[in-house]
Amino acid sequence: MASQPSTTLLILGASGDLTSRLLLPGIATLLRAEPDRRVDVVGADLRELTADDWHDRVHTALQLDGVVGPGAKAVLRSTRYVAGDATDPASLRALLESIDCDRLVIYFALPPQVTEPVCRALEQTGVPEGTILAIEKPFGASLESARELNALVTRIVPEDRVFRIDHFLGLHTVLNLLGLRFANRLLEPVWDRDSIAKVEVLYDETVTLEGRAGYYDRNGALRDMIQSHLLQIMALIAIEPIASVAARDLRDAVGQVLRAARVADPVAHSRRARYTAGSIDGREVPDYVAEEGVDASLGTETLAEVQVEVATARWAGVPFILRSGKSLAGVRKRAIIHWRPPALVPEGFAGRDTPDRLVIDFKPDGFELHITTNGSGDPFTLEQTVLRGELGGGALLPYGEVLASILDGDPRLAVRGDAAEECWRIIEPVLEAWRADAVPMQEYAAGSLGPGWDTDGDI
Ligand SMILES: O=P(O)(O)OC[C@H]1O[C@@H](O)[C@H](O)[C@@H](O)[C@@H]1O
Repeated sequence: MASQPSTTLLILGASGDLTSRLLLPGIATLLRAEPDRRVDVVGADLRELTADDWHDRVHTALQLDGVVGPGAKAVLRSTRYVAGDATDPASLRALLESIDCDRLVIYFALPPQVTEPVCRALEQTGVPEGTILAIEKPFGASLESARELNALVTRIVPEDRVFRIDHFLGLHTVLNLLGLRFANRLLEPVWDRDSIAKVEVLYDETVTLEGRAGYYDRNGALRDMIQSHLLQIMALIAIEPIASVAARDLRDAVGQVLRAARVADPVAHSRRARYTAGSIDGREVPDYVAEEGVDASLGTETLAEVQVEVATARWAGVPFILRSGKSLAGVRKRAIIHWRPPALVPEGFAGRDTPDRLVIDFKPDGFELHITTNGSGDPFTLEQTVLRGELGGGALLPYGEVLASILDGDPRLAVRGDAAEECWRIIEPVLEAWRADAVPMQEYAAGSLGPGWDTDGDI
């Protein structure tokens, strides 16, 4: 029997937080769901780690529910750690030459500013045929730098082997946006400007800076969340019907939406804000600018909101509101589709006639359909009824899902180069308006709902 091709996952930045917090647990869920999958893991970073330190880290992460399955045991037997500088071609060449496998995946779990120097080193060393590059967000720091980075990475490997990571594309409910819409007769016919008044994509977090000033303070909520994640979700909501969910069809459709998207009035249609001291669930939170490592002069926002238009026949005139903030009162990670009111509610009905809406929760996975029904008392008094459903979460963590597609060489869950550039193109006018101080920096107390939230309390 032919043996499986051997795959090595080389993690650059292996001693960092992303590797222990997200990548290794992602691999753990993958190996639990697919115990026969074989992958060798090589960790590399500048820092000197002993073989035992590395082994302990991997072991801790792979020990799901206290159990280490056969795939995980194989990883533990073969894994090794190499200290070295991946921006130095000589050191990188030695590292690459020490790996013998059929397929190599090089995962950039690195600070964004190191991505380009490592790519330059890889351009010099060359990579084995078939190598996949998996690159963490943010991809570039502007439209121009994203273009340059795209040109650079595609000199190393072809586009279909560049996996720009967006772990949101591994969230089950994000993928369910497609199933819900395209596999039900009920929704697709009312998924356009004639029926939909507004779409919101919200990602409210209670987490604060969590010691990530080095990265976050240079990026802020607009780049960290809207440019990197929420525009992708918006595109999946807005895509035209697709013939298949194969990588090419899906990514073509996403690209089409992003190309048509823009923030028409960056001043009137954007908001930025920063949290001040407050408390969340009894936990005291300091002012953002008093957090360790924050440079107040950078003027970084911890909450961003933009209104995007998608200039297609399907969506013209429908606002897509994207909003995300840290240190807020509660977790709300959801998309909300607001339908228009019916053309006419028959005379004689009384009561609440709030338009219908579909709330799709990304975490935990679920949905709510808010529809108007005859009331429980007087049958001619209308009220809102909420139909709730749980959506099957996957066996894999989002990083497990994304890693599975990388290891299988299927770029469906990765961001294509043109889409990465479009996301920068969409937000650049907003960044420019903010740099010119045309949009005031608002403040909100940690633990509050955040500025401008005119909720009636029920979404
Ligand atoms: O909800 P999740 O999966 O933790 O994703 C949110 C996180 O996504 C990351 O990409 C951002 O850098 C973080 O700032 C954010 O907190």
